[in-house]
Amino acid sequence: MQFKTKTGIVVPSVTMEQMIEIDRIAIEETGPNLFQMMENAGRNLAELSIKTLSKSWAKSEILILAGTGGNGGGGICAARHLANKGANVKVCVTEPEKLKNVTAYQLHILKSTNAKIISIKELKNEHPDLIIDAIIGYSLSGEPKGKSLELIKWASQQLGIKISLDIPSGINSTTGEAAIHHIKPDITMTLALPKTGLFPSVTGELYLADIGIPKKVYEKLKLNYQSPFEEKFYVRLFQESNN
Ligand SMILES: NC(=O)C1=CN([C@@H]2O[C@H](COP(=O)(O)OP(=O)(O)OC[C@H]3O[C@@H](n4cnc5c(N)ncnc54)[C@H](O)[C@@H]3O)[C@@H](O)[C@H]2O)[C@H](O)CC1
Ligand SMILES: [K+]
Repeated sequence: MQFKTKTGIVVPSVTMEQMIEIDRIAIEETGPNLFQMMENAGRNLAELSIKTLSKSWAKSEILILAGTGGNGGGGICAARHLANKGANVKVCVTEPEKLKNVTAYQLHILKSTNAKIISIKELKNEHPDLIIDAIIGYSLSGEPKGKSLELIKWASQQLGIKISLDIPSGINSTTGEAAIHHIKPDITMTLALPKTGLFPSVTGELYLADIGIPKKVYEKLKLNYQSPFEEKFYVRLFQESNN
């Protein structure tokens, strides 16, 4: 499968292992660091959320479902940007006491906004217009279980628009294999490069977000990369089968 922009730029896709290596090079050698990449991810996700809700965004109910890792951090960052603009934002975290430090810092910043942090048991009272799936990204390991599974199941029964960050939770980013319980998003915003498992059947509309990684990092992995973003910071991607 090939990933192309509207203007025909072909974007290389990567497996989870390759994405982890790109992350490592950026974090350990070239930059940007994890905080900076996550901020770019969350900012782009906030902008796409507003675009998706169009003129009713300021009155819409937006609910972010966040895991404890980098995916959750990107979702919480988007929540802060939306709350800073006066949007009606609620955040539900799987295990607030187990947040990775960069994700915990995003939650710390969120607490200075009017965003409401709700518990899993309070979800039953919620009927959001937009649900952001920031539960699990490319580090899915095995069938979703525990609190992540509870959030995935709840979201699957909701009527609101669903946007998944990076990878729909429960989908294997390399193979596209779907766990028994997984998020079926209307839209997916994947980060930096598309992952090989992001088939149209799992992503809904696919967007690629620029999180600030220099081209040299991709060249270290021998990827044939030309920036697909032009003057923008996120672009629509179209998936075309090779044959
Ligand atoms: N350069 C980039 O692409 C960047 C990506 N970012 C985001 O970070 C995630 C990867 O973050 P990581 O901390 O490695 O893990 P995840 O957040 O994907 O997942 C951990 C999260 O998921 C839960 N979980 C995993 N498997 C299961 C399971 N079987 N059952 C239940 N729960 C599960 C786990 O408990 C954690 O809560 C990437 O996708 C991007 O979104 C960075 O933000 C910036 C750079
Ligand atoms: K996700």
